[in-house]
Amino acid sequence: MTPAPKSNSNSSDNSGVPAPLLSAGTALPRDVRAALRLKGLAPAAVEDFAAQEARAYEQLQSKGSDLEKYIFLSWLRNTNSGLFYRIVLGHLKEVAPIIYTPTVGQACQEFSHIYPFLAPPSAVDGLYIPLTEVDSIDEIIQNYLAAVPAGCTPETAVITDGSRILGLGDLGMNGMGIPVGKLQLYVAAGGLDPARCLPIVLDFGTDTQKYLDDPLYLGLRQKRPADDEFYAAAEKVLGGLTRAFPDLFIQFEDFSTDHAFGLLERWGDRILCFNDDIQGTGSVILAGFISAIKQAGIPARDQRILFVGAGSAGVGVAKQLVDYLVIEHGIPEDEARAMFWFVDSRGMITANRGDRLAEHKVYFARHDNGDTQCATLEDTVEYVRPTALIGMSTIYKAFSEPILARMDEMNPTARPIIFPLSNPETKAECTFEEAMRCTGNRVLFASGTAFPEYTVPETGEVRVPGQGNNMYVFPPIGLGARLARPTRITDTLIFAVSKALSNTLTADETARGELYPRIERIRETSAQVAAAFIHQAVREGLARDRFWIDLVAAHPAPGAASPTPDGSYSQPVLDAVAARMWAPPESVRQLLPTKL
Ligand SMILES: NC(=O)C1=CN([C@@H]2O[C@H](COP(=O)(O)OP(=O)(O)OC[C@H]3O[C@@H](n4cnc5c(N)ncnc54)[C@H](OP(=O)(O)O)[C@@H]3O)[C@@H](O)[C@H]2O)C=CC1
Ligand SMILES: CC(=O)C(=O)O
Ligand SMILES: [Mg+2]
Repeated sequence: MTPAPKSNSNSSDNSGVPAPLLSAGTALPRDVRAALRLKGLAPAAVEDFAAQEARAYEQLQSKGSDLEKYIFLSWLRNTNSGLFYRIVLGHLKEVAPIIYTPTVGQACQEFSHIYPFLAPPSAVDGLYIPLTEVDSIDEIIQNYLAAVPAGCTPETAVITDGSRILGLGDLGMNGMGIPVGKLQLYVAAGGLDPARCLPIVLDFGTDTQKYLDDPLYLGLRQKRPADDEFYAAAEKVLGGLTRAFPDLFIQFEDFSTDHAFGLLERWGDRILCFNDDIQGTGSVILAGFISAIKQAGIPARDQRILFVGAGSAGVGVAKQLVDYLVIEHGIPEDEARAMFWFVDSRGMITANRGDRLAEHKVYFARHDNGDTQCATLEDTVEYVRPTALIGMSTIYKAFSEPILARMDEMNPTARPIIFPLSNPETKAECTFEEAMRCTGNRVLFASGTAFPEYTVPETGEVRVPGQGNNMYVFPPIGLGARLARPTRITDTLIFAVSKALSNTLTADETARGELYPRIERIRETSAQVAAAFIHQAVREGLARDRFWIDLVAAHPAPGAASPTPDGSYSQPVLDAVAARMWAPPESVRQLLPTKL
């Protein structure tokens, strides 16, 4: 569970072996072993990295379950980060569902049981900040810096308090698996230096009795604090982090919806931060939606969009879609908003439903329903007759086969858009296979967790489901933020990211009706999206890094004159971004210092 050893540092660990060489393992040449007094301490063979990779991959495949694979990969990352990232990058499609959703969800649920017997300072996997210790935040940060190799100043942090981990609920400190997993994608997809990535869990207790009763639970054994105490403690932690690392880019992740909105409201304009579940998800789903409406067969303004789930993710996505309809399609905001309906745990959200709506739901509450209230999703589908059904409800199979079939019947001339976006797979509203079968294969589909491809029985055609997951946008947002150093993340920056991502589809992917680029290309698309982000940051006067300001001025994007962000970038900016992306060393020679 610990992150990569700090392989880019030049300092030594306690053994006297230079830190970069800790990643070399059996590839260390004989003369180097002799110089480091390692002779006889490893098998005689001197391998190249390809042989190491083949062995690691064989060991990975021999594991009997996905959780065992997760544990193996965590161990590999702790012991040899270069090899770990070569495996991840070489087998991304296979490994992403292990280190990320869905397996990371199971790993979080089991976190206290699979936690390795490692202790600092030999393994430092980020910051565990108990509520009881927030006054010691400066000391905690200094302890971290003292424990990791010199020069490993964090540049990117992912912070959770474990209160809403995927769709699995309040997992307390066990949620640490999410920041760790997200940062692995920052490295693999976004080319960030693993030595400068900092996972953080705010261990503020848990309201889940199962964990409080679990004798092996490793977090603080107390219930969560009231709002006042939560925000005061978060303020202390964020204050300490920004004092120590003024340029730190902070991603808020998997906070309960009220705190997700609350933290963004309090901190969004004060520090360089963003909320992945609100803004990242909004951005990635907008990108898929842009592709989907091009293929749906009806004009954008005729879409009737039904959201199932009105939490941070659902509302974040819908607001992003409203912005898009206003900006790109010239639809007045009130009319754009009227294209959306929401269902939550009490049914269709209306202004006269009789309950007090949470603040974040008010904007989308319907006022045009008269006396009609729909208690169930089935009733709401009949009432709304949606063209698009978006699931962010955490309710497994909420899109039952009858509902999917109704989507097909109600849209005989348009292709229905069906996005079951809840994670992990055990919370997904439907599968790709169900959506294909129930709509005569006409569905325009994206899911939060990857589903298998589907072979159309009648034709043998293989259809690839889209993965509408914020993994396509947070790595390039983080990369762009690290390079251009904008003062803050604006809605228009997020909008440019959506446009840029939707532009990355190849002609072949588009022709096949796909809504997202293939995951195997995520590093390439991350560079493209980061380049567009940088252009937009400069355009908005937010960028602070002189190099990028000058480069963009010298090489404007093709769409620089367009009145709204179009997600374009120039080739020199893309080349400069790609050149700065971290990659694991390809040969041990790259690791060897000139003098030992
Ligand atoms: N694909 C992606 O990239 C992402 C996916 N997600 C996923 O989205 C899901 C939701 O996240 P988030 O919004 O933060 O979580 P929340 O818990 O804040 O929201 C869940 C929403 O679902 C509603 N709900 C619960 N039960 C039902 C039901 N039976 N019928 C209809 N609605 C119901 C809740 O209603 P009420 O408000 O009444 O409680 C609430 O509005 C998670 O599974 C998460 O993994 C999140 C971020 C990114
Ligand atoms: C993907 C993600 O961020 C979530 O499900 O919460
Ligand atoms: Mg999340």
